[in-house]
Amino acid sequence: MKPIDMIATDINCEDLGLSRLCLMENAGKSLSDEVAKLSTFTFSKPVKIAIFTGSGGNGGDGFVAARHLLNRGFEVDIFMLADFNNIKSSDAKTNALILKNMSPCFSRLAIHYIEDANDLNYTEIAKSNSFSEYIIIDAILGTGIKGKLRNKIKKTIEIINNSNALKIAVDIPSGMDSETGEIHDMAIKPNYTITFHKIKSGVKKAGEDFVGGIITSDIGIPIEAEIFVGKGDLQRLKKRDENSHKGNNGKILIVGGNGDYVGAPSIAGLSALSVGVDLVYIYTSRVNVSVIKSYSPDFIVKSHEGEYLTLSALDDILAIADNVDAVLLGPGAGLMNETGKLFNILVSKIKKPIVLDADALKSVDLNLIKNREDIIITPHLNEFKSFFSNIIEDTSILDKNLDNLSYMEIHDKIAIFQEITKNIKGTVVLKGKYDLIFNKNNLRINKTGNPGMTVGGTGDSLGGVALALLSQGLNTYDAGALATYINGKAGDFAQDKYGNGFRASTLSEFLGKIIVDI
Ligand SMILES: NC(=O)C1=CN([C@@H]2O[C@H](COP(=O)(O)OP(=O)(O)OC[C@H]3O[C@@H](n4cnc5c(N)ncnc54)[C@H](O)[C@@H]3O)[C@@H](O)[C@H]2O)[C@@H](O)CC1
Ligand SMILES: [K+]
Repeated sequence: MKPIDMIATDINCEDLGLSRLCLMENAGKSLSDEVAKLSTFTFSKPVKIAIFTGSGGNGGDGFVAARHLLNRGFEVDIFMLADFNNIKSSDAKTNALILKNMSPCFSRLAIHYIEDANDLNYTEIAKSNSFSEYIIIDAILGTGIKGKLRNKIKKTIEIINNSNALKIAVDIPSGMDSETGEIHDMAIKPNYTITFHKIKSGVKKAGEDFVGGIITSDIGIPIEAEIFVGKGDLQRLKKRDENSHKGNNGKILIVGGNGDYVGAPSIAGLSALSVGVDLVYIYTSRVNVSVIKSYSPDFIVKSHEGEYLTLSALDDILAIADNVDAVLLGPGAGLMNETGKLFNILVSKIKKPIVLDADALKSVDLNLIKNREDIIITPHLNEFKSFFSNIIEDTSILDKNLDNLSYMEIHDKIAIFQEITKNIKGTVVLKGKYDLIFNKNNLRINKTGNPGMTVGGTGDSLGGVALALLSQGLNTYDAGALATYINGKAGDFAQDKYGNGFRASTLSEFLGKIIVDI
């Protein structure tokens, strides 16, 4: 797993009611089981254990493991590189305080706070001859490592690496980039790395010389925590850079609207704005301009003569598309065949990420988009069937909703969807009671939202949110999954406030709040 996927999954467990404290307990327990096994294989007599802890969850695993190793009769020394007040992870702090509360201490536990790494030189650990009786557990840094190592950690890593104790890294060797496996400064060179749930991409890429033997321990995370989109996925959003200026946080173009449907592009635009994009261009037909402008002074509305979009708009649209980060085609565009021709040319010529929604889905030829990775299509079930009509034989099982299916039938149904969508490289967001987000052989399911969202326009809002996330740098899979979660959550807040009578245009009221709550 990529670390960001693990971080999101950890947090999404809470949506299932599985606390991260419980995960940490499982991680620390399995860590102590593996250490005990390794100690019996490696040493003839009971050894001492030195656990080096950092300020995050990785350290937390070390505190939990200490407790379990004590119960196995080991003598445990904990070397805290961050003291109690500097522990940032609340779960880690809970477990550090448990050890602190075990005083007067009857267990064979000693806790040392390492103010300065040179303090280590005065501990037994640093004397060259005493290493052989030690196992050193590296619980300093895990998936949360960012930027350059601080000096104290670097010095500690050096001392640990120079020892010939049996060295065990928790989750990831500290100092190693958890995604790429690169070592920017220096890293622990362990004999073993004990990782949780699934091996992290960095550990896998680094190779045995840098991570030693790999042991993967289960910590009770159900597969549904990986599949269901949840608040943990908000961690995928780019943090807004303080000194960013106008345009850095996304410029988008929405092409849609016609004489009858003016609301759709506006709802998409309002939702995109409330997810935080900087500039919203809306290209529509001339009759709509004043109405769309009336929805929001933030919209930059461009248009051409006529009641609906025609090929005469092509050059203008391409010119604007060159200046934005992502384009949404379709909301409220209508089904005139000249509009359809325009969309087919636009998907062929626009080289920016595209969200294809609503009426554009009904007119664009699948073959024109199937090789684009940078495209999200957002059909509901009927649009899905017609878009893939020449691939789908039997559509009956597609109609059954997941609630009434056994897990075997769910796998069969998902397999059919994936059989169909493996024909395109982009991401499919299949809207429904449970939104299904497909990308090649990956699958996410979004459970937020409610029946109140059948009101017209919620799909336009979803398109605008997905467009905004694309413009802010998310890939189509993450943007598609996160957009369904955020849009559905906004619908849940709207239902709380307005009951089932809420309108799609009110979703934008709630979207910003969800983003800022990260
Ligand atoms: N409760 C949970 O969420 C669980 C987390 N797990 C453990 O927790 C780890 C993730 O925890 P966190 O996200 O808190 O992060 P980490 O514990 O990996 O480290 C982040 C901490 O180190 C500090 N830090 C980051 N980069 C640094 C640098 N370059 N120099 C010095 N200090 C630096 C940060 O201030 C932060 O407090 C996983 O690797 C795993 O070991 C597992 O126990 C599974 C359950
Ligand atoms: K570590």
